[in-house]
Amino acid sequence: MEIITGSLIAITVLMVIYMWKQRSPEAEANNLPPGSLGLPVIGESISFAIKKVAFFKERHERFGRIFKTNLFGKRTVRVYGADNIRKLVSGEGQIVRSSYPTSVRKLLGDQALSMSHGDVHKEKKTQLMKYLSPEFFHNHCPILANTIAERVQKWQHQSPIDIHFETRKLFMELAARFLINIDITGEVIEQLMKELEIFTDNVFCLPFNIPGFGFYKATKAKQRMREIIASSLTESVNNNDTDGLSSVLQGLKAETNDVPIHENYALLDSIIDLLFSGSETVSSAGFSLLDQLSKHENVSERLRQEAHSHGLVKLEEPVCARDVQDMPFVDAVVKETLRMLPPVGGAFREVLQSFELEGYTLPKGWTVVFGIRETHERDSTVTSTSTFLPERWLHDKNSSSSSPSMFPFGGGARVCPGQAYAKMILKLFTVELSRSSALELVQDSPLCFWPSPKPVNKVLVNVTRL
Ligand code: HEM
Repeated sequence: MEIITGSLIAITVLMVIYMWKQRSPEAEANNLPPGSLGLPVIGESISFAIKKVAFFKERHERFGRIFKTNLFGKRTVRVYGADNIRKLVSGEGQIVRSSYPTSVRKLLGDQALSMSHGDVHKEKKTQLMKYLSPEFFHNHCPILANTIAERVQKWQHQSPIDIHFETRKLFMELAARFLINIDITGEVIEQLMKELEIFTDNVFCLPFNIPGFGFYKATKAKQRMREIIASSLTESVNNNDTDGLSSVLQGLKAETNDVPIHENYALLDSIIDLLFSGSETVSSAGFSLLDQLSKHENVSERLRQEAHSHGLVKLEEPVCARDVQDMPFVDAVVKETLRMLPPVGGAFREVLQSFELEGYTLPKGWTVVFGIRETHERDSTVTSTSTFLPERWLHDKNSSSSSPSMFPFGGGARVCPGQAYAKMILKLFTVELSRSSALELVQDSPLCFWPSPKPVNKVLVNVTRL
């Protein structure tokens, strides 16, 4: 009885504190965007957990381009629109700064590039971009192209293939091999994929480490990923393959050399961070690409013609970086895929000083999330936004992802450092697939969009050698 009374008092005190906080001068400003802050503490998180992307859709339909809510314990404004995104990404460090929900910060850890700020952020980003230099592509492109070509050949013998599973496996292997420089394949990569999917699906949640809650599931998945990666690294060391890790991770390893690999959480978590940002995103785009090509034979045929016109006829002759840089239709197909099905649907910022957006006040301390998906869907300068139409980009002078209303890789100081790698891999994949194979959709599925586009059920595609 005493415990129940004590708990009730504690809950009441928490609710009073919360309501008092909600009455802070900023929150009382009567110029807040429309919408509801929901229940004390949990806000509208339960409704969001059930509805996911439909939660945003409903509110944007009701309130327009901007609304307020309370998610993951933070008072939040969600907004879309190219002009609004430009204002937010260019205001990094002045009016806003990158800031993810507590669950993401705790799960990815402070060492993650996206969680860091100031000089540490600059230093980490420079290192990653230096690693993914033109030289990296020059040196690795033939092996990347070869790995993709071999996998496509394998699919030709296994058809029909489950394209979500297979593209995740391929792009995870490529990330492990080229971003981290450890050779993880076969069953181990499948275990890692399974854990990374649990981690990714639950990383945005209320940070309650209680069995059954998303945070608990993601924490457990992270522990298992650490074990899998540590075992693979130990194996490399035992096989005298010690110069293993990519240069982005070498420095960190040297700094922490005296810590046994299984306990070197700084190193293991940096690897998980690279896999999280560099594999789940590219995998989602790779799945969407294959899915769209299997539904648009005319697009595959046009891609084939472009490959042939570049002399890429004999399948045994690998595609190189120079080839794919000069293929406007390949460019257009990748761009259209990232427009229609952006792997990252939105990005989080903390308001550093109150400012106005869409005529409303965004108070200091609140979170603002800009919707990339909604911007591509609703605010685009393009027409027929729900139709896959790569041709629309053929006369576009902008680079293969940027356009005034396209933000698949974000922008400003927080722009994605992996975009050159992602575009290169996706272009190689597009060329290899279209020049060697005919694709036939055998079984389709509706898509879900949280956290990245993926099918609800299996999508099966026949991949036949031409
Ligand atoms: C199609 C693939 C990809 C897409 C669509 C994508 C998208 C994005 C977006 C939208 C952001 C900005 C988030 C923000 O503004 O807060 C971002 C940041 C980031 N991405 Fe990517 N990304 C992709 C691939 C990659 C790859 C391959 C890597 C690793 C090599 C990577 C590493 C990162 C990192 C570390 C950040 C944080 C940057 C910072 O905070 O300064 N991404 N990505």
